[in-house]
Amino acid sequence: MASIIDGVKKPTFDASKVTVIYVLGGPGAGKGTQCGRLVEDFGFSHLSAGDLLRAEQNREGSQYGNQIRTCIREGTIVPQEITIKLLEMAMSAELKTRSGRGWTDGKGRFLIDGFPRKMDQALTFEETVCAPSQVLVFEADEEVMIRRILERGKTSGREDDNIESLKKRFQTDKELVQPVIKYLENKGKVLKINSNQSIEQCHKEASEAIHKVLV
Ligand SMILES: Nc1ncnc2c1ncn2[C@@H]1O[C@H](COP(=O)(O)OP(=O)(O)OP(=O)(O)O)[C@@H](O)[C@H]1O
Ligand SMILES: O=c1ccn([C@@H]2O[C@H](COP(=O)(O)O)[C@@H](O)[C@H]2O)c(=O)[nH]1
Repeated sequence: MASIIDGVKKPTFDASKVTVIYVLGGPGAGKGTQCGRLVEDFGFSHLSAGDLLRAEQNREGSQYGNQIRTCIREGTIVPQEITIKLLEMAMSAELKTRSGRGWTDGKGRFLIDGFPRKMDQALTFEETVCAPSQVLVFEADEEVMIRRILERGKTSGREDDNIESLKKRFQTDKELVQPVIKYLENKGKVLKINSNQSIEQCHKEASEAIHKVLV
């Protein structure tokens, strides 16, 4: 059976026709929550790398299902080829089906949530897809993130919303994600937002930053 990472090596869309904003932050920092709000404000397409991986994990016939499941449970990073291909496919599909609706400047607007989480992903996406226009990083204290994730875990059904997985996710964040944030910071693209604050306050700060990029 053909694999999702076979075939097309380059995206099927023109990178100059898209605006990409990365949304980063530890587990439970509030990335998904804030992306939901920004979708309402600016008509973004919200692509969560974690959601795309969970969908691929559950897709019948996926040859990556077990590998993805193990990585998610262990808080490790799925090989970049899989995640980037899923993102490219989702972007292409969105560009075809939306064909500009809600994108006032005619460019596809994407919030890419929870990606890149490792340097190889950051470099490959930049080379083969496009560079981000802006990077929002939501920062919360570990105890705040633990409280939020354990609360979410009561109903989320996520295999990694438990304290054992969470400790591993924090470790991955320190070892792999923080160097990516440093790299993006050196490019002057990072805005850090204190996400110990209320959802409203985080949204206000994120929204102001996005305004500057889109106007
Ligand atoms: N600023 C906030 N104040 C209080 N609760 C929040 C805040 N932001 C998010 N939450 C809650 O915390 C939980 C985790 O938020 P969310 O799913 O947005 O985090 P995330 O960063 O996307 O996490 P993950 O990477 O694990 O998917 C949710 O139940 C959400 O309602
Ligand atoms: O680029 C990525 C993004 C995510 N993962 C894996 O998915 C889980 C869950 O991600 P959330 O953003 O919290 O939904 C993450 O811990 C990784 O195991 C990945 O491998 N690569």
